[in-house]
Amino acid sequence: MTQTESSNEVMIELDELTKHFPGQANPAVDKLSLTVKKGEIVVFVGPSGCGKTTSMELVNRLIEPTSGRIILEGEDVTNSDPDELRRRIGYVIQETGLLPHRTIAHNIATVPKLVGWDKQRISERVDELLTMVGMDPDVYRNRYPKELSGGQRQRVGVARAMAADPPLMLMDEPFGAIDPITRERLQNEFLRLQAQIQKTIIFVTHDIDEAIKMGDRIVVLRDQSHIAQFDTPEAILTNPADDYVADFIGSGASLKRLNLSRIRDIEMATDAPIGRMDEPADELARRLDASEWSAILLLDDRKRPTRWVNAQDLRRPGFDPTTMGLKARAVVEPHATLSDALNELISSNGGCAIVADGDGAYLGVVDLETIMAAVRAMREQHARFYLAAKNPDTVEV
Ligand SMILES: Nc1ncnc2c1ncn2[C@@H]1O[C@H](COP(=O)(O)OP(=O)(O)OP(=O)(O)O)[C@@H](O)[C@H]1O
Repeated sequence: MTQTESSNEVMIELDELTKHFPGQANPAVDKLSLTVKKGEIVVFVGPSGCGKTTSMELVNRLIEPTSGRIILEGEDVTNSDPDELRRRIGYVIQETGLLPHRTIAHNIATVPKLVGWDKQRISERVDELLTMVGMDPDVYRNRYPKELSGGQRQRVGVARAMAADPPLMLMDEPFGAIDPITRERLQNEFLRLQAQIQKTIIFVTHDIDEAIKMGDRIVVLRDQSHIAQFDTPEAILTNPADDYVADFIGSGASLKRLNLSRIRDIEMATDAPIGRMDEPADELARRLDASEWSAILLLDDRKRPTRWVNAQDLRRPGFDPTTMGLKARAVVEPHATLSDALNELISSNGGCAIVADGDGAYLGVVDLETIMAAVRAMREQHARFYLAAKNPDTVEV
């Protein structure tokens, strides 16, 4: 454990956890050690067969470790009663494992019943959870699993795992068997839900894009659950530890990185010349001339971007700001990602994306130079962080 992770911040610690299946030459999981902090989503990502599922099954003792320790909320649970342990750990798997002949309410109520909640409390909790995962209790409470879509079954799987409010949730490829569109919707719903409930979650996937999207931190695994890198998505994308991690991320690392930064977090360009629609053309021309830009952006009386006009437009006799120049497109809000901004600016006619607030009022622009500067800053920040971590005495951060 590092000095910054005090024990009350840690939800679970794995200490040299090992599983050697009988008859196998090598352990499936070999001395896996890591800590997961309270309230974070840690994603295990790695190729097929590297030991992800075995690691999850060790954590909730569906299989017994050959050696090593599991410490949950400060308590060594390596040898405690596995049934009791599983009530403290919600488990969601790809095929949700719902009981086919039981209603949705009955399925969700499994653990609360086991731990002896009364009927009233269970019924209220079932309705609360169905609502939480976006399913109307009156419609779905008494249905059977086969009467639901795959996405709905997966939502019920999540609700069931959360039923008794376990401190830790394990989610093993929970959205793996779902079509890409529903999958993205479930991911987004889940992230919104997580922002409210702040569960501690270990999430398994073999998809690096899903790992980047879902993880506060990512563990990139190689064979036998050996850790290749354990860090934030930003750090892994910006500074992969070695060729294995770089290969696993793939060639689009910088583009993926852009998905993690929002316009509001970077310095946008505020020096683009702007003018009002009702200003005289020669005044606008003077302002454009004094700038390093090839066009000036005209705003309406509510400061909303309308058109880009260049020096030629402004010199034309009978200059009409409502028709001349090019319509101002590519307007993005500050919460948009740099990837959104890049998409917009590539398809825009002015070579930049215009940033406007929720009412459409102009705030600034993002051009290629701004995005490149942001990428450079991220690289430097992570490079300095790593140097400082290695040589705390020599580098100031
Ligand atoms: N019960 C078992 N007996 C023997 N070997 C096993 C057993 N379960 C898993 N293994 C082996 O352990 C290794 C890790 O398997 P595991 O299912 O944990 O990988 P994974 O990373 O989850 O793969 P995937 O992404 O394909 O689900 C594999 O080589 C697998 O063949």
